[in-house]
Amino acid sequence: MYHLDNISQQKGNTHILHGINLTIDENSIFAILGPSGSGKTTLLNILAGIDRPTDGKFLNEDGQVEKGIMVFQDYRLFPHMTVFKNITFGLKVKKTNSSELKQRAKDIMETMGISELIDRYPDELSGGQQQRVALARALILNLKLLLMDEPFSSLDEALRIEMLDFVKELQRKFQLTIVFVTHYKTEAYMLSNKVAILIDGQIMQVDAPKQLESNPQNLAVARFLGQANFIEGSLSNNDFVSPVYSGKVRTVTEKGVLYLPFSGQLQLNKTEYPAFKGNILEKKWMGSNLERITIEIDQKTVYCDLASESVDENKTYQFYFSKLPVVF
Ligand SMILES: Nc1ncnc2c1ncn2[C@@H]1O[C@H](COP(=O)(O)OP(=O)(O)OP(=O)(O)O)[C@@H](O)[C@H]1O
Repeated sequence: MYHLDNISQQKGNTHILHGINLTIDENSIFAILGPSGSGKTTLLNILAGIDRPTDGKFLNEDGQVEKGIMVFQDYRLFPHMTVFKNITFGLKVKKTNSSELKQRAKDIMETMGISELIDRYPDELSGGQQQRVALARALILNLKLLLMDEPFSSLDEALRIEMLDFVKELQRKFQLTIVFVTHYKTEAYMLSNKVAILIDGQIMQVDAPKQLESNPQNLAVARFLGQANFIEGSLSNNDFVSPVYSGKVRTVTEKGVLYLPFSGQLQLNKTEYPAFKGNILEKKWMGSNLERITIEIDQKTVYCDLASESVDENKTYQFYFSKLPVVF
């Protein structure tokens, strides 16, 4: 296990990170997910030893200070060096003998599927190929902890999916611990089964993706994850009053904002529950078998994802809440 022990970072008068505590399992992929400017790169730079924290430590299981090797968003290959020279640069610095260096380069290039690119320069490579070279350059050093800063953000959708699968395969093959940061939640969910949410330099929640979506800890997490309606209302005891919903709620905090996710909460046509009327204003196909429905409920517009063809536009239906809603 790796431990981020109370890591804080301040630059000038700006407090960027506030006492970050995290435990990261070895041989796993751990995602740090947060909006732009939340401190993700700052944190990763500390884990890589590129930057020193104002306070706190990054420790391994034995309590020793740890640092990982970083793969950057823009790959940072040396432009004047061939793929071979880029990949073997670290071994050269370590004065590894030439036959071992060649053998390790051959092995890692085969693993990464880039053997035929050996003599090319970075500007002769596609984004995906550059990323493979950047990964090879890190993995050839036999380090166990790999840090990745927004690794897939510049790739197109198809290549991104391919690289996600490839990185998963690499993780298993080399039993790596990968910590990667992203602002793109689907990427975090697809790659990792444990995700930490970083907002304004603070870890707000650490959970499995499904838990995050169904049980965000606070309004900041819920708003960042998106895909939900947020409806103002007022609370007295456990009764909530708002245009869309009035009644019992699960209260997490007392600000009085109803959290109504687009999926899983509003259900159609079950008359055994207390129901309310909604007028379908619009529906948009979302891919797969889903439509995003715009509903008017008591003069308030809300969105809801339903199976395709469940409702028609300009008609009124009965809805109900499938579970007690959360109010933040
Ligand atoms: N040297 C610095 N001095 C002052 N403020 C800084 C410094 N470096 C970063 N910051 C600020 O710290 C905050 C976090 O920056 P950081 O780059 O870590 O965020 P991020 O989550 O990686 O953002 P992005 O996803 O946009 O890359 C930002 O508001 C940034 O302006």
